Amino acid sequence: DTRFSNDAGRSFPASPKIAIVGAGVGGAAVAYFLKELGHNTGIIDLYEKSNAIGGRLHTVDLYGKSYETGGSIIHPRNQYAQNLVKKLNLRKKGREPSSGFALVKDQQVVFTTSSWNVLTLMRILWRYGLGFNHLMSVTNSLIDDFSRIYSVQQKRVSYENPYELLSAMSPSLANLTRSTFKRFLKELQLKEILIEELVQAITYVNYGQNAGIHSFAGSIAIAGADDGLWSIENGNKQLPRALVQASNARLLLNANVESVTDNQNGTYGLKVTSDQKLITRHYDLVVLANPLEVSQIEFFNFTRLPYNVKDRKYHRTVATIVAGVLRENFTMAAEKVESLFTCDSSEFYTSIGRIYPVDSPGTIKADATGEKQPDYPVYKIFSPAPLTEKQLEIIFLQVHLVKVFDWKAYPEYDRVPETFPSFVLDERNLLYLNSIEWAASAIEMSLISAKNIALLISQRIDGNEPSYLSRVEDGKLIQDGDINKIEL
Ligand SMILES: CC(C)=CCC/C(C)=C/CC/C(C)=C/CSC[C@H](N)C(=O)O
Repeated sequence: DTRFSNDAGRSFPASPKIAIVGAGVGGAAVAYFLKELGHNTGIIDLYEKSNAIGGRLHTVDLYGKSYETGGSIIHPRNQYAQNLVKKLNLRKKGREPSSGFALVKDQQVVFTTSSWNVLTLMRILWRYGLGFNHLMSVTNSLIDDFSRIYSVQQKRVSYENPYELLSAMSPSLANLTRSTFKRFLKELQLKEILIEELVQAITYVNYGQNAGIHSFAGSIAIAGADDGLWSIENGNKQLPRALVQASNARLLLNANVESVTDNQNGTYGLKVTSDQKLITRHYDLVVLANPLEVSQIEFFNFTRLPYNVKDRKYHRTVATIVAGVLRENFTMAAEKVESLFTCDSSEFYTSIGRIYPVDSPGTIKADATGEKQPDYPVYKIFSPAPLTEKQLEIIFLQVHLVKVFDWKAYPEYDRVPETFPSFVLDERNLLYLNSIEWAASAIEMSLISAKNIALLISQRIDGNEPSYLSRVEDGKLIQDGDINKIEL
């Protein structure tokens, strides 16, 4: 097999040395899926520059209780997350008290849910017509298409580009990355007011951006407002932790990969700083499981630069976690709503929402010393920039504790039509997990990408030619397969 031979003519080893850079959910899942696919041999080094597993799945402690600060929700139809939680003996977090929301436009509350579901439904119908129901049912049938990926991957089919992977779900789903969500919604004949208020509040809270994002990311954001969303007991970061533990990977924390060099002999050299020492290690295959736009890894000696990050940006979202007392005009006490969303880009916040500890729903009880603390509710405020003291004062009557997380959280989805970096950056063995994020960033998207990367590696180890259902050649999508015809 020459396809996976290197320039020096050496074929890909049966027990390769593999480096995975980034111990977020994606990197951890690559190591896990490799073992699940039966590749127990070789060395897998998992590099993480911080001191913990999890990446953008992260919690913060306030008065001895932990709160989710990064990726916080999973959809009930996300099959990988559902199955992994079962296999790894993790638990779903118990349901929180159901809480409604109010929507703010031009500093006025224009819509509130009610504790009576019927009343909420009537308010939606009154202001937005039947469009929201229609949008949710369209979203559900998009999820039907999306779910085809599970049987495709079960049959060990892999893809070199996210567009090809989306096309295997359905060509129309892939096409959603080629037009704006606004246009898609207009074609569904949704009312302008529904798009500008409710839909835009949802795209803001999930991706910090307006309905000008591409329709695939927009649809995923809408799925992120569905019923039955869930999270993992003790924090979503339990998933990458358990994945690493169940894998064969050797975890290297506080190890910052500074550069990757093409050794021109079929291997790659990684320069890593660890304990203030610079070391170089060599691998047959490298998986980059960190957004390159954020990690700023350098590349040397490649015939062509693997990926130009200059024209792409990650969106800044600041999560401010506050234990305190809201001012009356932010409480909406009459309606018992606990979240406030805005559809205005001019507002200094995008959402203010009551949050509960990751262990069990409830209020703050005691700090680490066991001392009883006052039961201050805890809120998460998302904003495009750090909040000033004055802005906090606008929202809160009393502020007891504040913790701030400044994330480069997800890509800017305003590049329409979107183009995708390849999963195979150098046409050889330098693989990139986060290219999927340019379709949409969500826990399940990382798991699907991780499975695809593990399948690409598996193919190299087994010396098989790639099996396609769809591929892009000269910018054109070629559909040339039927999943049912592919044999194991
Ligand atoms: C094709 C469609 C509409 C859905 C596919 C299923 C899927 C991947 C659903 C995920 C929905 C979801 C949990 C969205 C959250 S967006 C990012 C968010 N802010 C987060 O906390 O991760």
